[in-house]
Amino acid sequence: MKVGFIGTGSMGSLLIYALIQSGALEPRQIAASNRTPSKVSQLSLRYPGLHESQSNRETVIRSNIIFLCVKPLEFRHVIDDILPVVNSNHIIVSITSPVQLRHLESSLPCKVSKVIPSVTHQVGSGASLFIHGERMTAEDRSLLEGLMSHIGKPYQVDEACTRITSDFSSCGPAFISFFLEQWIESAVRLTGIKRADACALAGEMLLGTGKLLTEGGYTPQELQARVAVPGGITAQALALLRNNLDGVFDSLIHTTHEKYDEDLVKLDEVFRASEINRQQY
Ligand SMILES: NC(=O)C1=CN([C@@H]2O[C@H](COP(=O)(O)OP(=O)(O)OC[C@H]3O[C@@H](n4cnc5c(N)ncnc54)[C@H](OP(=O)(O)O)[C@@H]3O)[C@@H](O)[C@H]2O)C=CC1
Ligand SMILES: O=C(O)[C@@H]1CCC=N1
Repeated sequence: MKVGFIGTGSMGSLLIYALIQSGALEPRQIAASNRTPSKVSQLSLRYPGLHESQSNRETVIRSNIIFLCVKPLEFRHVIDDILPVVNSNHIIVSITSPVQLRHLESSLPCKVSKVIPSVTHQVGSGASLFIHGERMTAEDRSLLEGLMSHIGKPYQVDEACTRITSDFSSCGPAFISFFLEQWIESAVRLTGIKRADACALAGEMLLGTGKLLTEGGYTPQELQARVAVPGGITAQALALLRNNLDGVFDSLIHTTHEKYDEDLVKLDEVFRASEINRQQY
């Protein structure tokens, strides 16, 4: 299997790192290209054998599976660029949520899937979300899921649920880290605890909580009930959180969905505009 990456920014380079580190891929199985070539040069120095492509087309020509790791509004440009060298056997994967399967299937003559990864794959953890296109055979699906299963847990989701599922698996690490940052800063300011100690304790706590929710059979409600003895300290603090955060998560979901919808409108325009004279595959 040969795997290509177009875009080696934050997520492209993280996926390359995680897939090599986990043993899923050897560097010689990878080809990569990036708008700013020096980012790929650095990767090829770090992972001898990784092929530093001189163009996005070269990445496609050398690969069976190609991950497009660019931002949503850069997709159209990348697709127009690689189109002449894409054939029906290629599997092209979008890692970004607002680009729809219909955008990809109408503009590419190959198999397509969406795989929304998570920063948690850097440590071989977290969920990756799969939305397969119709041209993906059962074998193609298990090839792609098998690859990603080395660095996270594959979950199949409906395209209509892409945003909310990505909110948890991909945006979630940032949301929870925001919560922890605020808590840690207050702790340092009010109690004098060392920031490093508070960070370490918070991380261990989050890891253990995650295990209780995934392996321990707890729901979030059950965990709260288990810790918060009636009339105790935790129960009092939970009551405060309940009052102060009332409505916050509804607003959070509205915010992520509004931004997604904005991107989707722009993508519909961009894909429609340049498809007027193009054959539909
Ligand atoms: N960060 C995260 O946790 C997650 C991100 N994603 C998605 O991944 C996508 C990429 O995000 P992220 O990696 O953070 O963004 P970055 O900006 O870090 O990376 C994007 C990369 O794409 C490159 N690029 C842009 N245009 C082209 C082109 N025409 N040809 C080749 N390379 C190009 C850029 O090159 P240059 O060096 O010139 O800027 C840059 O290195 C986003 O759509 C995001 O939604 C999905 C899940 C999680
Ligand atoms: O495309 C997305 O929505 C992902 C989730 C986190 C960042 N980008």
